[in-house]
Amino acid sequence: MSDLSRLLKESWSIVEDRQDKVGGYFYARVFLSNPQLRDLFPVQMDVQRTRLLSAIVTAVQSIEDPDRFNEYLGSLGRDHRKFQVEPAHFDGVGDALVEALRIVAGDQWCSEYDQAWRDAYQAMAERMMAGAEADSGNPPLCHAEVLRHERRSRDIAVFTCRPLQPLPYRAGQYVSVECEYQPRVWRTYSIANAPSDGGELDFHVRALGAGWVSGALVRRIKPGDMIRLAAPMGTMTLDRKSTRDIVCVAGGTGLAPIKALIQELIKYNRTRWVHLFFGARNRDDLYDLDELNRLAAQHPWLSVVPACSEDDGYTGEQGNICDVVTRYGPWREHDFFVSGPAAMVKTTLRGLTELQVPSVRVKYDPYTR
Ligand SMILES: NC(=O)C1=CN([C@@H]2O[C@H](COP(=O)(O)OP(=O)(O)OC[C@H]3O[C@@H](n4cnc5c(N)ncnc54)[C@H](O)[C@@H]3O)[C@@H](O)[C@H]2O)C=CC1
Repeated sequence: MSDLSRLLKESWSIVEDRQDKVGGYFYARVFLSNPQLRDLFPVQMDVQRTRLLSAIVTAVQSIEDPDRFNEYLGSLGRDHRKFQVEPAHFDGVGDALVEALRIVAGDQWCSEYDQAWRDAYQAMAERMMAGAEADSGNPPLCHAEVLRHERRSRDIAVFTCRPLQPLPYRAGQYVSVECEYQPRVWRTYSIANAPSDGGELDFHVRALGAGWVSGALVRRIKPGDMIRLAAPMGTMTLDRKSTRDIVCVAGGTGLAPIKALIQELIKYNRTRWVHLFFGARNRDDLYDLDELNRLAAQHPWLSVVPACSEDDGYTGEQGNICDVVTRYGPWREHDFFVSGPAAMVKTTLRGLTELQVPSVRVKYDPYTR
């Protein structure tokens, strides 16, 4: 581990338990020096704070893997164009971050940590600005009209929209979404279909407790409404050069990007077996199973194994989807795509390590919806 990475991890561990405080100080300081930025952010900042901190943690964890680091921060820079962020805004933000960390860490902070975070922030800001610059030929966000909206269960909806201008993306990527019912509150969702000539985009959304955007996308939006989408992000895409068979592991609406990958494979795949494991709590939450079974009937290379983790009456596979995948192994020669709740992704990655699947063959995205 490099010195920089060690110092970042060591200092982060001091404030980790109080990271909401770091987020609070950080934004207070940023808005004090740049009051005009306040209008771009939602009134309620709690989720935004969590997302900032997740982004910092992801960046710090990937700092020793230049490809991942560059790709992640480049995407974040493209995505932040929706906030009309200018290069000048980056200047004071680094100071605000270091100050927030220093205040929360108190006596345990030292000048070495200060320098490490300044260096890391500089690298992060450069990658974000480069990502934004490379995307400057595209509009920072696009408007899209909702065409269809279908409630698939009490909490889950599948809807389709059409952007007013083309939105180039790759199957497996995700975008930030804002709707008129929750202005300035952006949440990321995966595009659930492969790019198509008509440019339509599908989304799968589950409304969860206080998830305002998800709630509005499930219960309020209707055909004719407009939503806004920012630049596509994410690396969970297909490697066309690989000839290995594929295992897809989807938990709940984490199925969305996997469905897009399968649709992409339908365009060209003749030789790779694709095993899809789709886990949900109960039968109602297997919200796309009919469509998946239809695809499997049409394409002999595709198999679908559904499983329920909290439905004793279900006659198919029982248990967390990670355990079901393990039961069907070994999978040493396969490429993996994993998507779903963070805890499910983590457990699946651990299970695959135990099955000796090399980590380079496992794709997943840091997901902070
Ligand atoms: N909507 C979208 O576009 C996307 C959503 N996601 C994420 O997918 C998740 C979907 O949530 P829900 O549909 O509510 O899923 P859920 O909470 O109902 O879980 C679905 C399945 O995942 C597994 N699972 C859940 N928690 C687990 C744990 N602690 N350990 C092991 N396995 C576990 C189980 O098999 C469970 O049946 C959200 O966290 C969302 O952030 C990920 C990618 C795209």
